[in-house]
Amino acid sequence: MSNAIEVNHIKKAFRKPTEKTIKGQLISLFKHEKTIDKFQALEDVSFTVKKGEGYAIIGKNGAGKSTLFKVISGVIVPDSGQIKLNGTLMPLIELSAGLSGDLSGMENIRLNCAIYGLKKRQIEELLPVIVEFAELDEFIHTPVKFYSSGMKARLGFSIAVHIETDIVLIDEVLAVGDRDFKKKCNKKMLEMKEAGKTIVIVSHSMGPLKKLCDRAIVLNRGKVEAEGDIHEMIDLYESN
Ligand SMILES: Nc1ncnc2c1ncn2[C@@H]1O[C@H](COP(=O)(O)OP(=O)(O)OP(=O)(O)O)[C@@H](O)[C@H]1O
Repeated sequence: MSNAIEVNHIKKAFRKPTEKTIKGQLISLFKHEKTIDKFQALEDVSFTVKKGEGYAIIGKNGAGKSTLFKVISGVIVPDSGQIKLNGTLMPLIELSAGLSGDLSGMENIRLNCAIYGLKKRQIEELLPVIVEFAELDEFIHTPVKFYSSGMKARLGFSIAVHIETDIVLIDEVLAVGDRDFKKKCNKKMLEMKEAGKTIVIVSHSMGPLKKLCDRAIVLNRGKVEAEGDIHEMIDLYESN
């Protein structure tokens, strides 16, 4: 089986103020003390995801999971290391990413389909399917800036899973959905995997990960603590 994603020695540091308060920062500035620290969010992260695999990124809050997704999808540039992608990629990494607040749900669907290169006829075919899955009823004509986070997740997820790409990255967006919608999304992701798509997912809910994923990495403070079978990785994570 060939690789869908190769992550090679990725490092990413962020700059952080040494003092939390503005007063503290000003005092440090006057004392000629260091006001900015480097914070290593990803420290030499490497792993590969095979084509058609379900792959989970597991880790505590602040471990670097979202940063890693942003690097894979090209939203942020790493300080060093490389990402190799074999296929088209759909990132669903932030609720509002890819959605324009002033446009309605319907207009956002059209816009995203066009950005992904779908032809007018394909868009017309897909539009009712995406609208139905999102279950936003009459709110599909409301500007997205008035949507709740759950409504944005419905729209974003529905667009992401219906536009055909080889690889889908899903970052915890389902956390804000209600129980029925989460169930429906988990079912849809299993169908996508059965259809041969590669799915990489960040989630704090271990139940769905066990069903969907074959393998996982556990990230701990920006480092890969372990990589392997999904059940073993969940056991390791839960025992810490
Ligand atoms: N743009 C940024 N500037 C500065 N620090 C950042 C930035 N983005 C992320 N960080 C820091 O990098 C670390 C990793 O953040 P990240 O969002 O990747 O963690 P996470 O594992 O996704 O956490 P969670 O489970 O809470 O979503 C955190 O300490 C965070 O504060």
